[in-house]
Amino acid sequence: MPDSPALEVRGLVKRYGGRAVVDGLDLAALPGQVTAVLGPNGAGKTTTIECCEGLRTPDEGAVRVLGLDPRTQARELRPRVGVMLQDGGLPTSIRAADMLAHVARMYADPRDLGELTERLGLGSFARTTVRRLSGGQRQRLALAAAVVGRPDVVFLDEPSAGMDPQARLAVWELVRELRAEGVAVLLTTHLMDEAEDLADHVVVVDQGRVLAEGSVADLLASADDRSLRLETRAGLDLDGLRTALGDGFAVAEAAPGTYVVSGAVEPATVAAVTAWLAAGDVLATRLSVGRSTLEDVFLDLTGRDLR
Ligand SMILES: Nc1ncnc2c1ncn2[C@@H]1O[C@H](COP(=O)(O)OP(=O)(O)OP(=O)(O)O)[C@@H](O)[C@H]1O
Repeated sequence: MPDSPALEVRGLVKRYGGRAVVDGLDLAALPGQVTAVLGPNGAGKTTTIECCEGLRTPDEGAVRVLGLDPRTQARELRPRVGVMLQDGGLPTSIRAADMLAHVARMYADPRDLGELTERLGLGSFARTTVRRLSGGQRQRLALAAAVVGRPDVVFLDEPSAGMDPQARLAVWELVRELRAEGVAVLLTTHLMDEAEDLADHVVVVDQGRVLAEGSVADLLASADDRSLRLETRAGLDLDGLRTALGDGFAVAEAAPGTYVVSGAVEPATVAAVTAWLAAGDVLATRLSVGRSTLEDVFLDLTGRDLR
């Protein structure tokens, strides 16, 4: 059954000190798809992933990975699951290349180490001990270790955090290849462009619950707002524009000389803006109407307050 989920989480609850940090969360990841879990700091993403990896015990709910319970059937699952932890979780006193070779030996049919080393650029630090690797190098090694055994399911907790743009592109390419090979990839990220580029399915969580999910297109379609961007001279008095547009629109000078009108922008909105400009003898050097981005949708769902 190619379309049965490789990962299924139902009603997951995890409490610390009586507080539910995961609070009735449902999640599914299909083979051959990238599922991205997005959420603010402390939303419960890592806790959820670690429950799926068998590293934490749920207080309530069920987790099945490839139909198995990650806590009680860990031995059967281990060869089929790849895990990249947020803090690396690598042994630190061993050289990078030795570590990868050691992990590869635990699997029946490991990937070609030379090829993996080449594509993730591990060669330049192969002989460096893990302790001395930079943050991004350590991430690359952790990713290599997660995929070297040709797993059916891969958990990647913020895989490209701390990576330079070149390494990030290499990671994205590898993730796409895993998907094409039929692997179920579950990743968390704070990078909206990473989710937009890679994810077949996006799950937005906050306070341990799912707020919204769907394809990127679904999530963008659910955001009916658009925004109008306008460039002209700085420091315009916007009160008249606010009055002309009425309720339902926000108007702000986002940067000196760049103004953003957000709300349900219609042709009449554009006409009202240009009429207001003409009345004030103000020439716009650029005017554009754009759809909401995934970041807009994310901020609308989770709010703008720091966690
Ligand atoms: N072992 C623990 N004991 C107590 N509280 C914990 C423990 N582990 C996690 N928490 C709390 O649970 C909440 C969720 O943490 P989690 O690491 O799952 O968030 P996250 O969504 O992965 O955040 P981030 O984006 O910052 O990585 C946080 O408030 C965290 O402080």
